[in-house]
Amino acid sequence: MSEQFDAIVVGMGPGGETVAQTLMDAGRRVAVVEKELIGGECPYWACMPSKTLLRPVEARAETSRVAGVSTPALDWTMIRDYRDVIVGHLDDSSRVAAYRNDGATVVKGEGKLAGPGELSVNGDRLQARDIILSTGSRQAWPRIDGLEEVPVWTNREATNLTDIPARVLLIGGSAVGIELATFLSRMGSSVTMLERGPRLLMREVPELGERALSALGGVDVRLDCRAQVVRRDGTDTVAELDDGTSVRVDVIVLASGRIPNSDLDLKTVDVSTGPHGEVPTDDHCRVTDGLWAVGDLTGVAMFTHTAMYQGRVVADNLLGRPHTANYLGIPRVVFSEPEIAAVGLTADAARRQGFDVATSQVELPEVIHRPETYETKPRGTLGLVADRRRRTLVGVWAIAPQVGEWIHTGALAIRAQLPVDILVDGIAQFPTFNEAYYAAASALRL
Ligand SMILES: Cc1cc2nc3c(=O)[nH]c(=O)nc-3n(C[C@H](O)[C@H](O)[C@H](O)COP(=O)(O)OP(=O)(O)OC[C@H]3O[C@@H](n4cnc5c(N)ncnc54)[C@H](O)[C@@H]3O)c2cc1C
Ligand SMILES: NC(=O)c1ccc[n+]([C@@H]2O[C@H](COP(=O)([O-])OP(=O)(O)OC[C@H]3O[C@@H](n4cnc5c(N)ncnc54)[C@H](O)[C@@H]3O)[C@@H](O)[C@H]2O)c1
Repeated sequence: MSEQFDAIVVGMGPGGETVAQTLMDAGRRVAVVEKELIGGECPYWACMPSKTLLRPVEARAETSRVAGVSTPALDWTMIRDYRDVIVGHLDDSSRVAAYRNDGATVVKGEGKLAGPGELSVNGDRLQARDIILSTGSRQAWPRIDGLEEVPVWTNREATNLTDIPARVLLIGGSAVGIELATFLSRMGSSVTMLERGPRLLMREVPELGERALSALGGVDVRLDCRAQVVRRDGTDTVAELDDGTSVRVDVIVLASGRIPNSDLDLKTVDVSTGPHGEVPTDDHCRVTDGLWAVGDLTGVAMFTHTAMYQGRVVADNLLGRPHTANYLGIPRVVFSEPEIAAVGLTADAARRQGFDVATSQVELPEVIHRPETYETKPRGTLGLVADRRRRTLVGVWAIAPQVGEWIHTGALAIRAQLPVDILVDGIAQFPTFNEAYYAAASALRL
């Protein structure tokens, strides 16, 4: 069989779905190729189940900090049942039917490039003027002796767990690790977390790593530490660590980063992957003539919002609306308790890029009133990084309740290259967390 389409979308996560939907809405003849579930990692095994699982423990923690509210109980069966609803019971049949109903050709199978404008799937050839690669990423497995012989969960098993394990060894101290540690520890697991770097959240400002560590009270966090050997001992798993100690757990959970799914026979179109396995793209998300890539596969910033943004960029370019990707101001939120968020550059990265850097840091209970009206033990920190010469923000970081929402003021300021003077002259609703931008911007003393 050889069929001709306007576009073939390979991989139907958030990035692929955005391109496919927009092209179909514009009347293009689209084939979508997906080897597992239409929707990708995010709705079934990543963002959606993880945030659904975190919300009950967050709500419970919040009540313990509010005057006059009794702390509610957590009911794992009900939490699990709701998670199962959110992940659609891992069944994409209604999504498949909706795409077919909207006119797409849906092919379930693993796609590989077979030359310019050609994709091979299930032994068939599909042809199109444009092919969009959106095959996402998968868990990176650390090199640890014995890891194949013990029970190991990736994000998939961890977000779709049916029982709360009593003892967990989490490997990796970044977004996935911190979110899973928050959930598991507050559901009663005894959690040990290993981070090979000297702090948590290695890509963020050191202050965030330190505060994230305090927020994870109750989790045994080992920094500068790796597992060397793991082995089975009866029904236990024993991990020998390079700090000379060992831990005995029920399961090892990987949170050690992700690698792009770029095993796509790219050589048939003369394309090589980058140093981390990513597919290189230009600023229109084009790989080469008639070939495009979006999402985790591109290695730009492994978030659903980035994948969907790149999907919009590609769809626009294919529909004759030239669109250059602009990656300024992509927010990075860790849904811990309290939330952690950052956008733009750290102070060190800004200096390396040649900015004349000014920084400020404010403790929210000292500068605004929302923290004390929000909870009895008010907390939160906001930090800014500015370019003194242009008088604009280049970075924002914070740890505080609801910062996943109010980080967007900083994200917009960075993206729009808004003068800091406008933040200093701003009028935010009283009493909200957003008011902190006024204090932190003033403290920059530009
Ligand atoms: C635990 C966890 C929590 C997360 N939480 C968040 C969050 O809260 N917010 C956020 O923004 N991001 C979050 N992320 C990141 C987010 O999940 C990804 O950035 C996002 O899913 C990337 O979308 P994508 O379209 O690039 O690819 P994916 O969602 O990975 O989808 C790719 C699809 O391509 C398919 N595929 C792969 N190879 C082929 C092939 N050869 N042929 C056909 N199909 C193929 C796959 O089966 C998959 O369905 C989280 C990640 C993890 C692991
Ligand atoms: N809320 C969100 O938006 C959200 C949530 C989860 C994940 N994500 C995205 O998914 C991607 C993957 O996240 P992640 O946290 O898995 O990866 P990551 O790459 O951000 O961090 C992996 C961490 O594991 C550590 N590590 C690696 N191997 C190790 C080893 N052998 N021993 C000890 N430590 C080790 C690394 O030093 C690093 O700190 C990220 O890009 C992240 O942004 C986003």
